[in-house]
Amino acid sequence: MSEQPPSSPAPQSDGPAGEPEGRVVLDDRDIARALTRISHEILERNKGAADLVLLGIPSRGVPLARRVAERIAAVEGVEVPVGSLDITMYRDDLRKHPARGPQHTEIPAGGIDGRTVVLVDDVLYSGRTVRAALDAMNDIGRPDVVRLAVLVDRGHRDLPIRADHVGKNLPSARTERVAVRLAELDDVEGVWIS
Ligand SMILES: O=P(O)(O)OC[C@H]1O[C@H](OP(=O)(O)OP(=O)(O)O)[C@H](O)[C@@H]1O
Ligand SMILES: O=c1cc[nH]c(=O)[nH]1
Repeated sequence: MSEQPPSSPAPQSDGPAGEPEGRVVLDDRDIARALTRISHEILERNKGAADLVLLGIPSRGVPLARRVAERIAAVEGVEVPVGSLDITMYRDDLRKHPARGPQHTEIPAGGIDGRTVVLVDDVLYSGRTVRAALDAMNDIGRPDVVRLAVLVDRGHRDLPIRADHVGKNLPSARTERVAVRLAELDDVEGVWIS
């Protein structure tokens, strides 16, 4: 029998979220260190910041992408374009996913054609969000290279998708919930598992 798809989290409101239940796996300083490392990894892999574009997947991938861009600017002195990519209508599990209005897609002025696009998200789980992001990008342009950076990889992939840059590999049970909170959007900052 085939495995069940991951269970859907409860519908989310768009307002700031408070502290989740469970055990803290990353605090604000851990997140800062992980993003600093990821930023250096991206620069090493790309041999600098040339042609880079960071696209955050809403909601929390967007502030994470901005934080990476800030770090790259500090290290390299280059302003990397940052955008956001709404994947809502490209999901293949829309019926199971909590109803949520479309989010914001904002492609930087230079576009993504011929660029190295780094998709940024908070959690990588089944891989269906990233698959949807690849489809969404296909309607926008044709990057030379697409890479993936995530704050947390919790495993349990349904699809052959992997991250190039990972803040923390977090072994988890399918029944567990990983919750990310970021100061830009929420009342607290950290990663919790429950
Ligand atoms: O690999 P997957 O199984 O697709 O899961 C990962 C996605 O799930 C979460 O998004 P969610 O839809 O919960 O919304 P959020 O971005 O507002 O947290 C998370 O932010 C990732 O985008
Ligand atoms: O536990 C999970 C699963 C998917 N997305 C999350 O943010 N957390």
